[in-house]
Amino acid sequence: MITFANVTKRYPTGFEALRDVSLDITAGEFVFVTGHSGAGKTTLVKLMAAIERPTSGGIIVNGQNLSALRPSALPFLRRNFGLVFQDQKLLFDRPVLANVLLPLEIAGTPPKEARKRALAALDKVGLLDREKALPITLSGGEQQRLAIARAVVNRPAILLADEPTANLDATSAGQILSIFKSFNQVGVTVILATHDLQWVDKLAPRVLWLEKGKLHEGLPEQAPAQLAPLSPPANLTEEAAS
Ligand SMILES: Nc1ncnc2c1ncn2[C@@H]1O[C@H](COP(=O)(O)OP(=O)(O)OP(=O)(O)O)[C@@H](O)[C@H]1O
Repeated sequence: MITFANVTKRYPTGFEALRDVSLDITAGEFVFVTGHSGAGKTTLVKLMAAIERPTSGGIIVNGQNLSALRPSALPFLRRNFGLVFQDQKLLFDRPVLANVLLPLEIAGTPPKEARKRALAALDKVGLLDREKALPITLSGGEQQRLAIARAVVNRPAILLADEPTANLDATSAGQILSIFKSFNQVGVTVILATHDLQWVDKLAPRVLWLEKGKLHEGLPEQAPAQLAPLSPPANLTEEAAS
């Protein structure tokens, strides 16, 4: 579903954020991309959605070769993805439901069908009873769940998230990860860039470890403890692990 062949990303500053990265992610996988700050996690996920372009190497997403992709084909590529990125702000002056309706309006979905799908997406993230609320009145975890509802409403094949549990307490982070897991269970490929390793042993995802722009399969033996504790509190694991 996503293939990187010897991908290097050098920013205009000359800094090489990724070096000779090769990987294959198949449909239906649940993948954590992790590593220390500055290791290249955000760069990797941005390359997947063609938000950044590689300096060299090849990237194929769902059969589309990104190096040969014309700008006019970008919207078609992006339809594969539900993006939960920190810089993708919610519309704070519009109610919850309107936030989720927006991608459907852009896609030209008929209003009746759009409303049905938006409400179904809100239901999946546990926000159905907040459809009329303004996002400002939601907690951080609820806002993140709203961002996920907006990301999935167009039924993407791939859910790509950058630090989706940043700034959340363990309970909210657990809810967010349960939601990602439930989408994965119905076949959505989930790729999460995160510092938060505490769920790795419970969710048993595939782990891609970045170290100074080099990609490794699986966690190294020592480094993870410096990022976060490996075991979540016992009372918070049930929902995410079930
Ligand atoms: N647009 C840019 N121009 C120049 N350098 C950049 C740019 N974006 C990222 N970098 C650099 O590339 C390196 C990797 O950045 P990236 O954001 O991918 O790392 P990260 O692992 O996501 O870090 P963090 O966990 O702190 O968000 C960093 O040293 C960063 O400063």
